[in-house]
Amino acid sequence: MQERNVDIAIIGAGTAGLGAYNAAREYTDSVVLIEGGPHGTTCARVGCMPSKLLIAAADAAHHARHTTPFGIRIEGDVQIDGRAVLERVRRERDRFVAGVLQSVEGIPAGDKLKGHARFEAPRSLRVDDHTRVTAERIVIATGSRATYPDFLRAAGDRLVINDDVFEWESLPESVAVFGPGVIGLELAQALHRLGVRLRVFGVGGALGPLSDERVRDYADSALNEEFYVDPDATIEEIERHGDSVAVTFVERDSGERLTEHFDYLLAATGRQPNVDRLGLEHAGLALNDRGIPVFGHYNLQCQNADESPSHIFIAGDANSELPLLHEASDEGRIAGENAGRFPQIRTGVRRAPLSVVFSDPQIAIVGLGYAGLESHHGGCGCMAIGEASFEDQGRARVMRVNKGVMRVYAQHGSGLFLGAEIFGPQAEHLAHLLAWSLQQGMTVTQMLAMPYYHPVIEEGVRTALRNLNASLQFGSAIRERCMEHGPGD
Ligand SMILES: Cc1cc2nc3c(=O)[nH]c(=O)nc-3n(C[C@H](O)[C@H](O)[C@H](O)COP(=O)(O)OP(=O)(O)OC[C@H]3O[C@@H](n4cnc5c(N)ncnc54)[C@H](O)[C@@H]3O)c2cc1C
Ligand SMILES: NC(=O)c1ccc[n+]([C@@H]2O[C@H](COP(=O)([O-])OP(=O)(O)OC[C@H]3O[C@@H](n4cnc5c(N)ncnc54)[C@H](O)[C@@H]3O)[C@@H](O)[C@H]2O)c1
Repeated sequence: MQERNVDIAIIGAGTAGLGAYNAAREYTDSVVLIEGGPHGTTCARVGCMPSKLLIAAADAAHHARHTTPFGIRIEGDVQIDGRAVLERVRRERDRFVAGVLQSVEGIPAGDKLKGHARFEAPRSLRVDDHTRVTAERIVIATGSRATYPDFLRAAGDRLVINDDVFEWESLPESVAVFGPGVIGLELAQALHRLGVRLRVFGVGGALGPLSDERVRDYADSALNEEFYVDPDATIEEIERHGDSVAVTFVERDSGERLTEHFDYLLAATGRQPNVDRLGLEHAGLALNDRGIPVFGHYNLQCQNADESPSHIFIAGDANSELPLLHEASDEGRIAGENAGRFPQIRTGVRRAPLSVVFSDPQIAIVGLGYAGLESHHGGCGCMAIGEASFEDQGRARVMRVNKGVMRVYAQHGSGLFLGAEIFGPQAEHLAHLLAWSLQQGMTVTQMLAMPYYHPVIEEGVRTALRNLNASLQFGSAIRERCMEHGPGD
């Protein structure tokens, strides 16, 4: 067993770990970055990037199939070459991974260690069976992995998770998707558009990250116009059968009991932080009821079991708070800096909450979302709500993407903008404008004083904000839409 003594050990070389390494290196040369799996990050290898590449191919197929309403006819059927689609996904994915690998290669060899780390004591890590690392400070940046309920195991070797999809040689004929969350919706819609027969089964009514019932219900019916999603499915049996998996379920609208065969069962039922195999019982930390270290949102510092501040920090998906790429990157940097400065801890800058689902129409949440805001501002009647539909929105109609609804929230009295839930066209861009306004602490009146070009989808945001201003009782409701602004604003 080799012995290493360092100032800072970082466990996990994903987005958060690499950020932590770069930040910690500003303070000391004595840093080791420990990686147990393949380098390249979850985002580039099996997450954000390959999923967006698959969605891009699916959107191309979708657009090619929907040209006729514009007076443009493509003769014959749109042909999908599944092998070519997946080859491009992997080729482009590999480019993104190569970019990360290049940065990892730039790290001095002595600063990198291969193997799985486990705590033996609060300052001691065992890396596989080859090295013991003693570190003054430690950053946990171990990410997360797909998790699924045991009953899905009945699908045997036909059970797959998101990582497996990008390794398929060609597209299967059919897939049963369990979990209409973020990953499930993105992958299901992409596979559907690429010609894969599928059904999506959920539990308890949840759909993506939506918590505003009005937006959720709209999204539910709009998505169901395209493919089958039952957010509250009744599943009676799952059985491995020949080369397929048989799912027996009660069909949503007909109430019929059906048994259907699928090539694969894709489990997209959530992710769990990789903290369960870290030997945290030896780290001296306070753990919450999910076994995750208790930590500070602003400084990423963990708490010892006796409630004193620890020398251990936790960043990225590992802390399970905001499992998104930009948050992992911010948290890694903050944790690395604080590990470097320890014990002089600083508060890191945290951004306005923002998340986007790359479905079509897209889903976006700005701020805490309806449920989060309700718990802060609800009971006292302190929150006003505005709404706009995209169905008659000018630019959305021009482009035939006029599906969706957005709800915006503000604080009564102050008129401060609090957030939004969107299911609509170009929600990724609308959500950025709104998140930036939220972070600037803008009021609805100030947001309405900003320029809005014509004809753009952002005019839909203005409609929602005007509606919100009226419910704040700060402004008049819209009387004659097209007369006050441009046509279809
Ligand atoms: C399909 C999918 C699509 C996604 N799409 C988006 C998106 O569009 N936008 C977005 O913002 N986010 C998206 N995400 C989420 C995003 O990918 C994650 O939030 C982000 O990658 C987390 O980074 P991380 O550094 O915390 O973890 P990771 O990048 O997973 O890094 C953790 C590292 O720790 C290593 N490790 C674990 N345990 C140990 C140990 N004991 N010892 C040593 N090493 C260890 C792992 O091997 C891994 O390399 C997506 C995720 C998935 C799965
Ligand atoms: N576009 C993006 O930014 C993006 C994309 C993918 C993932 N991510 C990140 O990854 C995280 C994890 O995504 P995810 O989709 O794995 O989790 P999720 O929590 O978003 O979705 C899991 C879904 O599975 C459902 N579910 C749970 N048990 C089930 C069961 N037994 N049967 C059927 N459905 C069941 C849940 O109700 C939920 O709808 C996200 O929260 C997000 O932070 C982000």
